[in-house]
Amino acid sequence: MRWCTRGRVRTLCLGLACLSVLLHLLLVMLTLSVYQTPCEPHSQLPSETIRALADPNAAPRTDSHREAPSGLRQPRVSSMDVGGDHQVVAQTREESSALKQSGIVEPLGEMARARPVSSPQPLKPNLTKLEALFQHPLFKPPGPPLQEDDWLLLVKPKVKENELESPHWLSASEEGYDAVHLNNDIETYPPWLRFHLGITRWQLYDPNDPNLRQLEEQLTSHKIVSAVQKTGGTQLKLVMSFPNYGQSLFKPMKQDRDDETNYNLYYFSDFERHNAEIGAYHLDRILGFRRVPPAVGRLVDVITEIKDITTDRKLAKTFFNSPVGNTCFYGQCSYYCSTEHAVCGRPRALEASMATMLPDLSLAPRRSWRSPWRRSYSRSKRAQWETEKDYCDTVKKTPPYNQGTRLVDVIDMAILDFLMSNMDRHHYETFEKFGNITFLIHLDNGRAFGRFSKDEPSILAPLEQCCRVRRSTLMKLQLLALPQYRLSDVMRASLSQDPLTAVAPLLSEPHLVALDRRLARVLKVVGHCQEQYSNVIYNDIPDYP
Ligand SMILES: Nc1ncnc2c1ncn2[C@@H]1O[C@H](COP(=O)(O)OP(=O)(O)OP(=O)(O)O)[C@@H](O)[C@H]1O
Ligand SMILES: [Mn+2]
Repeated sequence: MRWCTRGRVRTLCLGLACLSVLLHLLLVMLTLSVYQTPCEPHSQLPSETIRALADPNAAPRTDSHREAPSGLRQPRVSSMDVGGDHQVVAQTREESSALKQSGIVEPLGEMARARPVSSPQPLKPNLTKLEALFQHPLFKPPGPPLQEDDWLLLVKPKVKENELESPHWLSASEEGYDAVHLNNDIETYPPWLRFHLGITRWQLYDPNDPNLRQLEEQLTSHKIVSAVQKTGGTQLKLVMSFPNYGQSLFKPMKQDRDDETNYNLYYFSDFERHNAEIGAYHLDRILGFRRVPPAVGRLVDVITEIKDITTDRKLAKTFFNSPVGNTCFYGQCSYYCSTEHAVCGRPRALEASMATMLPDLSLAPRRSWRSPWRRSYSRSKRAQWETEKDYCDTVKKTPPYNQGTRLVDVIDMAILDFLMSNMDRHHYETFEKFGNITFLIHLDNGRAFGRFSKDEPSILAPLEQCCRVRRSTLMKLQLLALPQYRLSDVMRASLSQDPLTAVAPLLSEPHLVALDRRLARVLKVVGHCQEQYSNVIYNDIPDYP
């Protein structure tokens, strides 16, 4: 009996020993696999988790999903990133040393250091959020696959050798301008031309196209060879030209980042702000619309880059030195072009926005459409939409809002404008070539981001009155309301890539906070609509789960 008990104990001990060896083996394997896992920034959740959080119906990750363009997966390395990635690296080091001091993340720091020098540095958490956002399937290019007539401009398919050398293709170099030699290789074209050639029926640009970075880089650093006033419009703007014949629309800084627009100022006399043009470009891109021309910040030397080179006499005449020795000018226009409202360098460096010019109207004519929800632009009259009950029903019956996506496009525009508090959307434009089946171009965003302490609910009137919204827009907004992609975080990250961030953040924190608050409000309005009506969602992505 005792022998029998002893035997059982021995078997038990042997079993336990085997189990222990097995457990150790398992532990070793697990440890090895952990060390083999590539070093992910610790703030990044597994994409499946993010996707599941963002969309409970999201399909499991497939290989095609993994095929996202490399530009999105890798930190960018363009020289434009002086204010971007260089800063990212510095901040990552600061962050890691701070965390190391706290004793939390030594292993991560060690692993990051152990990686080969050429491997990408971990991204700043918010940049990671931005990259993750752009990798989301909802951010695929809009519209069906492209046909030939979906491109705004087409390159002559084949140019004969003798034509290539003909004067038709050569531009004699004017003073300050490069000689242009165009051949069949689009890759060699200047970035502004490639941007023009990339415009389609559905969007102004492909956010993954490396040309976009080059375009931004040139806008911010290329030599300015010409600066003249842009006629039309109420406030001072200049058209600036570069040696490669690229052009940009220049708007100067008019308001400090923390200033709020005076409450008693009518929207039509509000200042145009350089940071609003830049902010609008980033916000529009974050919403996946791609309907605002790329705009970047630049410190312009008002003497060498405007006064000395301008051929615009009317502009040149308005330059003066302020009492503290700053160089100022005011130009000619119907609002704020006077000594009292001059824009001044410090002493000659002036912050400005540089927006890419769209193709010339002679090449790609555009149509300007008056917004049905346009404000009255009169101090005494109210607009129809403010007084008429069932105004949207009238709009819905009126071409082009009675067909296709035009109504939901205007509602998208209202959402963009509400988020950035732009009350001045009197018109929008389309490319004539595409008729009514195309996206809406949102030019002139200079009166956005004027106020952060107050929201302007009337901007949302199209959504509130029509109770209709694109499904893709709603889903992107829901995504941006999640902590993983928080709108203010991705905006901060996106704007941090602009070179003017080195001077000061383009949007102050209260503006970013306002974005989150306004986003919540848009979602609430959609929720109210859904409580009342069944056909709120316009399903523009029927194939999306
Ligand atoms: N990026 C651009 N490329 C080409 N044309 C542009 C671009 N941005 C604006 N424009 C054109 O320039 C004109 C003036 O610019 P903007 O829209 O900023 O001012 P506006 O609305 O006409 O005037 P204001 O805001 O002063 O009343 C517009 O008619 C618009 O069509
Ligand atoms: Mn305007």
